[in-house]
Amino acid sequence: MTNKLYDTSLSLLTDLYQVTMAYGYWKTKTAEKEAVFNLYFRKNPFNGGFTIACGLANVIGYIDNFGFSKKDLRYLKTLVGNDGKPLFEEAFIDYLANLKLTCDIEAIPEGTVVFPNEPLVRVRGPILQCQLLETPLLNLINFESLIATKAARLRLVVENDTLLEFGLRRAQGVDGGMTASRAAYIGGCDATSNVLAGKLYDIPVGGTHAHSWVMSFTDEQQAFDAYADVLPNNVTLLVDTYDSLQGVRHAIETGHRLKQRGYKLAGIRLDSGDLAYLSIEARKLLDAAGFEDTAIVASNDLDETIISSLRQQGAKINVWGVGTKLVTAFDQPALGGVYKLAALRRERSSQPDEDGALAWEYKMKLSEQAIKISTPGIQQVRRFSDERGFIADMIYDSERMDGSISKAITMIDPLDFTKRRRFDANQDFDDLLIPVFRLGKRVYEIPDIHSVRAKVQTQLAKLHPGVKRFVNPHTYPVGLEKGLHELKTKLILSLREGQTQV
Ligand SMILES: Nc1ncnc2c1ncn2[C@@H]1O[C@H](COP(=O)(O)OP(=O)(O)OP(=O)(O)O)[C@@H](O)[C@H]1O
Ligand SMILES: O=P(O)(O)OC[C@H]1O[C@H](OP(=O)(O)OP(=O)(O)O)[C@H](O)[C@@H]1O
Ligand SMILES: O=C(O)c1cccnc1
Repeated sequence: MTNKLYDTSLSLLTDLYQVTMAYGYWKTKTAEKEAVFNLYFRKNPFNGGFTIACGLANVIGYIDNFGFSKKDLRYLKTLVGNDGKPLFEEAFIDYLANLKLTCDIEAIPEGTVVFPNEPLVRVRGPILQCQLLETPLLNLINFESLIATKAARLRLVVENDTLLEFGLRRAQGVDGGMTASRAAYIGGCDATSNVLAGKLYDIPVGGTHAHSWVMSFTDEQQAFDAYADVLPNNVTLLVDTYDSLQGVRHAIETGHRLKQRGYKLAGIRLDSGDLAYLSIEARKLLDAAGFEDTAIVASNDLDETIISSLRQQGAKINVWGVGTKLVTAFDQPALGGVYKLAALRRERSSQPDEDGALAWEYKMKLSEQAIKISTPGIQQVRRFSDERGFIADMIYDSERMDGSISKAITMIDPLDFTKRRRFDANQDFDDLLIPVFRLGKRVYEIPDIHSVRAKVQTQLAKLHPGVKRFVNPHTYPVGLEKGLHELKTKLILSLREGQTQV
């Protein structure tokens, strides 16, 4: 299912500098020059050891609907430069009016566990088009991957308990709420309180009731009984409006009445105070009254650290409602994904270079910080695994390495060239990037959201526990294929010597 919020063209959802550069490419007659860009991030969020790729369905929705409308073009015509004259000439506006995307796009499917420096999306096509896609692709992938990762971390701590996403009211605007609900479900939540997300994305919806319901009656018992009368098949009662344990006793009273009518008290919710103590005491009261199956829901500024602590304290909570800290990715509000030019097709007249790279001029960005030096190439990620799970990922240039499984391959740690690993020809592997668009035509069917969610769990099960630990996680090995490493080193040296290409 695509994201129906984007069933309209959002082609102006880009930074102005992408449009001014597009104009520059058009004006200098380089618009059609074939380029390759890679989208990747440099550091796992939340000081964690992994990231969940998410947002591709929305990228597809965006690209499927790409195209400048008459209104978009009219707006672009109104933009002026410092001298008050139009920024763009009419002929460029006409060019945009007829612009159809013809890019090839490969991507790592949603729900895949990914690591720093791996291309999540690779765009190849006319440089003008690649450029226009930079900002929307980053916007769509960064946030959803961040939230899916947060939800996956929460799922790791709650284990088999129920995890509910309650964030809409505290989310960063409408879209922040909608895409967060989607990504949170993919990452491991069981349901959302967000009804529109339920409808648009086929996510289960659920929830309890608010304090206002209790406050609107003269006493709590009356409020609980009335709620049970109205929705006898959906009774989870919020017990902390006045006194939580007294509230549990009132809920039990209501539960007895429900039982007589053939219904059950599904749960109680605690939303303040010491959730460990209160849940343990509430459990005792419920069990003693014969409500062993009644769930204890907890909410109140929860995150993975507090949940982990509560579980260690022996809290008797089996449903966790998490809002603000999930949908706003409270402790790290952005994933720093970037989109970098990695290759340009050579002019036909160029001579092949000594590496035999006939077609491409490799590009990279230098930086004083090693982590910020981009990797050139038409990148693919090869994930090696065995029966116990994932072993290591190797980034390679799909045009240079023939991709054959008949050869042993050497992988080099990009931060320590002396660290090498050799994989022999019969090592199991998967190449993670798969074709999504070919010459602008979609060649990929978006999987249903439930299978993407299930995939996250099967992926995490293949990851070593050390990589999943929250405190000082083990770094999962991601290296460069030897040839790509050598190419990168050579390019760095030549750039440092003042040349511009290999
Ligand atoms: N046993 C516990 N261990 C660790 N953290 C807890 C525990 N119980 C509750 N918390 C967390 O402590 C934080 C603050 O709770 P605190 O008691 O200060 O506020 P509150 O109970 O909501 O108070 P108020 O009634 O003013 O809303 C919340 O994030 C809550 O999830
Ligand atoms: O704490 P969060 O993780 O963000 O989870 C969502 C919170 O939103 C609600 O509070 P609110 O005070 O808005 O309304 P209420 O009357 O239903 O408690 C709910 O009770 C949770 O505490
Ligand atoms: O259903 C709930 O309990 C709920 C929904 C939204 C926010 N907080 C709680």
